[in-house]
Amino acid sequence: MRLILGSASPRRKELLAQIGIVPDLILPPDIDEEPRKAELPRPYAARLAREKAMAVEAGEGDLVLCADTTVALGRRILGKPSDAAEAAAFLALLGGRRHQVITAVAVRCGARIWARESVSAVKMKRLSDDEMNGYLASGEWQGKAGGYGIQGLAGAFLPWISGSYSGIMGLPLAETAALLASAGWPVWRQA
Ligand SMILES: Cc1cn([C@H]2C[C@H](O)[C@@H](COP(=O)(O)OP(=O)(O)OP(=O)(O)O)O2)c(=O)[nH]c1=O
Repeated sequence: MRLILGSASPRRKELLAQIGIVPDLILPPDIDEEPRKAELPRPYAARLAREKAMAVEAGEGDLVLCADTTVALGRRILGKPSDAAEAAAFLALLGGRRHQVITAVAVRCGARIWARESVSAVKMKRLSDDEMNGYLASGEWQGKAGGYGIQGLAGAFLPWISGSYSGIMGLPLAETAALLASAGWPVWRQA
């Protein structure tokens, strides 16, 4: 049995390594991440994680692990900003409020799928001009849902979270370990 991490995200590989899991193969999925009309954030994240898991080619008996992280402001989905202006707009929306970060995880073996979502609440301070400009100049907003990464400079903007730190970063480790174990992966035997 091989474990395939279906992800281009370096965070997901690092987080898996944190719990002693090294995938046999990394194959980034290529799917359309456009939300459907009126789609809500949690079902959207869950759908994307499953679609990613279906999109990654695997042999019989292989496990495919995929995830999707979505930042939600109420019913609104904030994806990965396409440029610095969009990142600035997202950070302005998030500042001074609480938002949710949903990471859906899907593990597939053949036609069977095991899936779970982790939902966290995050409070971001309202950013001053210096903070906003400094953060945008760092480039850390690139490739991150909502335009920030808790694990980097943006940690300075987040006084409070409730939920899963690893989930906010992109792969909730407790849920992921449980899903892999359900799917038959020897999570602890290899530790
Ligand atoms: C909110 C937040 C998101 N992120 C990242 C995690 C994800 O990589 C990214 C959300 O995009 P995703 O679409 O979930 O993942 P991805 O495109 O990076 O990789 P792949 O689909 O190939 O697995 O945002 C952080 O690193 N820190 C954070 O605090």
